[in-house]
Amino acid sequence: MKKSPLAMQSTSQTQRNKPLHEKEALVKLLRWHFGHAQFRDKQLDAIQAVLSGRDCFCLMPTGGGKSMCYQIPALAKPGIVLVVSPLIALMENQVIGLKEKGIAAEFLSSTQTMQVKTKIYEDLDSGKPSLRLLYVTPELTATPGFMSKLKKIHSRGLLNLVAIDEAHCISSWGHDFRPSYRKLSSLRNYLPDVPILALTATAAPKVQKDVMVSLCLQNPLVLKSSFNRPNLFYEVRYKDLLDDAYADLCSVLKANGDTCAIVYCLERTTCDELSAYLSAGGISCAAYHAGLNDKARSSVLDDWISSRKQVVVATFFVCFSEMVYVAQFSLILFQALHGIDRKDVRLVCHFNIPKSMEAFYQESGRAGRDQLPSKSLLYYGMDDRRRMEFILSKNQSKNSQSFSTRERSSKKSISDFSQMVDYCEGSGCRRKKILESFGEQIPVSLCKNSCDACKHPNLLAKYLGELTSAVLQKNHFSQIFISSQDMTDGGQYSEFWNRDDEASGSEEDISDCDDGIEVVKKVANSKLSTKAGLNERINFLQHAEESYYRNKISDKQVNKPSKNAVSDVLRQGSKEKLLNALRQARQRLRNLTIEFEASAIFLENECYNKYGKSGKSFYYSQVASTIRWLSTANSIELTNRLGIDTDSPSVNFISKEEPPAAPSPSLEQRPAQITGKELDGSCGSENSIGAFQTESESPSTSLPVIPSFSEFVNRQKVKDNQPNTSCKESPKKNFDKRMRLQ
Ligand SMILES: Nc1ncnc2c1ncn2[C@@H]1O[C@H](COP(=O)(O)OP(=O)(O)OP(=O)(O)O)[C@@H](O)[C@H]1O
Ligand SMILES: [Mg+2]
Repeated sequence: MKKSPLAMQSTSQTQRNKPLHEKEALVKLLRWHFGHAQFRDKQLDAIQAVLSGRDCFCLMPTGGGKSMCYQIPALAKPGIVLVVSPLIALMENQVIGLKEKGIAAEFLSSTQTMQVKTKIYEDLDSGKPSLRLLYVTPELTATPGFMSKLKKIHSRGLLNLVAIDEAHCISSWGHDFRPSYRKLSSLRNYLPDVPILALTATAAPKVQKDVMVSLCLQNPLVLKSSFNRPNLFYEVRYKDLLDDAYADLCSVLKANGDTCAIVYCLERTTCDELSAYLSAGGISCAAYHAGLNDKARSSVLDDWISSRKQVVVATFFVCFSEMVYVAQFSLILFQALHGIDRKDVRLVCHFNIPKSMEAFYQESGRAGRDQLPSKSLLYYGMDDRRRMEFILSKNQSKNSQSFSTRERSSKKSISDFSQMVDYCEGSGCRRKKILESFGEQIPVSLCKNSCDACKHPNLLAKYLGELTSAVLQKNHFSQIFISSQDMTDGGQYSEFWNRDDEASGSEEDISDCDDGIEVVKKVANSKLSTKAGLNERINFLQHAEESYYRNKISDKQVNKPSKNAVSDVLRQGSKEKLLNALRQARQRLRNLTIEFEASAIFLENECYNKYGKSGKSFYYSQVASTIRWLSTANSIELTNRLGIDTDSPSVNFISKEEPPAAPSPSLEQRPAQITGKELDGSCGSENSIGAFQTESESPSTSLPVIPSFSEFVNRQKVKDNQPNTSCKESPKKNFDKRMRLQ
């Protein structure tokens, strides 16, 4: 509903006696149109500066109310304010909000229909535009056609202000550099006497200077507020110390009731998995990323903004050249939740470590925009750290051959990331670390125990100690592929336990409820610590499997149709997922020379052979674990896994289903396939492990039967109770062999 124009008129009358930008008149506008009692912080200074025709650089924290600095000027004078914004979703969100308040605002973008655009242009050409605020993209601003329209409006004295939102995007030193923002440098030439207002929440000193120089601001009023967000509590949790980070996040969300949250992940697959997991746990949740079509995406955003969904699991932005790595994400989608004004976000969770403190600040700043107590929670994992380091170094080497500016910024990105690592791995006040990274020196007392480091320093010290030992242990075990006889509490990389979370977070793949889910969920949510004894875990899983079979048998007895069979369609889908995961692994592991299709088939067979009979719940769980394992495995682990089980029926499957016309080079280069004897537990000669042989040379021996889970565990127990006398059973020998394969 449009608001009565009375407020504007009365203000205009006041203007006759008082200057237009007098505080009292501006506060009236604020109250009338927005219902806020007072200006916050530096808002009034910024508004008064631009109304008096002065350029202004305004640095305010996320959620600080920067928009008001151009919205009030738009209401204080006839004419229009042009707002340059990097995101269509953000423009749309603001325009809808303004229209609801009766303020004439529009945006121009490729998503608008021709009819809407024509209407806007007609209004602008009318000589008496009704529009107050016009939001545009930086790309449009720079086009000659639009610039000539602007000049026309300006020549009529109707262009009051150009506001550049998220102004740090203009600087290649900033974390969100947008090349199209560079084109805004010409604004000053074309519109010399129109004041420019640059707004940002995340500019380091170097970026601030760059923004002001690039936009050719003249004698700007520089306003800087503290970056401190006193209403946010900062916490880091350590994935390597948690049984299951998915379950942990689920319980955090549940503990806070039906809380509004954003969860940021590095990759789409994690978004999907996590979102499915949380939904299965009863949380109102949706994934939001570039893999969704336009309709699905805007429906998720609508649902979230209008509180129909409480949690959105979104991808976060890494950097331009990673677009290929993270599967053609577009910038707009990466940043889609930036600046979107849902005020009651109580939790922002980074499920993977972000690339820089600036990005972290920007994203965590989505929480508590209503100034109420809210939380930033970051799940830190060593694998995530390595992955991000890999991405950033990849970016560096790529860019160094192309653009020198990018090269500069990508080199910087590595050192920026180290601040994030320090934030997670250091023991000092988190708030202090954030603020210091923006050049703000503060006493620790400012934190008022509103970060985990200040609130529970002893606990944090304990965690960090445990993290160090866990990392040392993990590195050790990932170097050495432990044979099944060598299984110990920490031996999570052994043949059966090569997924460190057999019992974790696979619910994404078992969301179509069936009897097995309960069992898997019990396992997933069990309180068994990763540090609990392996035998305890085996017993637990065995018990789960037995009860699963008991239920299955009783189902059969009452002639219930099996809802749980693994169909060919499901298997095909799994193969494709595994193939994708292998392709992603190839991007990470450059020296990987395997045949991808065949390897995907191989891995799927492995999953099917182990759990196909147990039903789709167990089977899916195994596929999901394998996919997750592929995202962290190194080349040797991967080759070992593919090689070790080569004598399983899957080899026949590969050769039957996909007979290679001629051995491909990659297959010829493939490491030796280990013979059936070795798979069977008999070690064979050491030479046979080191030897190389092509697929066509694979022996067509009769293959061993893959044991069921129970059989495997029982056999394991028997072996554990027997002295190792033969070479066949010698853990030492297997261990040595693995070492040689490294
Ligand atoms: N003076 C004020 N009094 C109370 N609330 C205000 C005031 N000014 C702005 N707000 C509210 O603060 C919230 C955040 O405002 P805004 O979206 O402008 O923040 P921002 O600084 O642009 O943040 P970001 O950097 O995240 O884009 C909005 O809900 C807005 O209505
Ligand atoms: Mg904003």
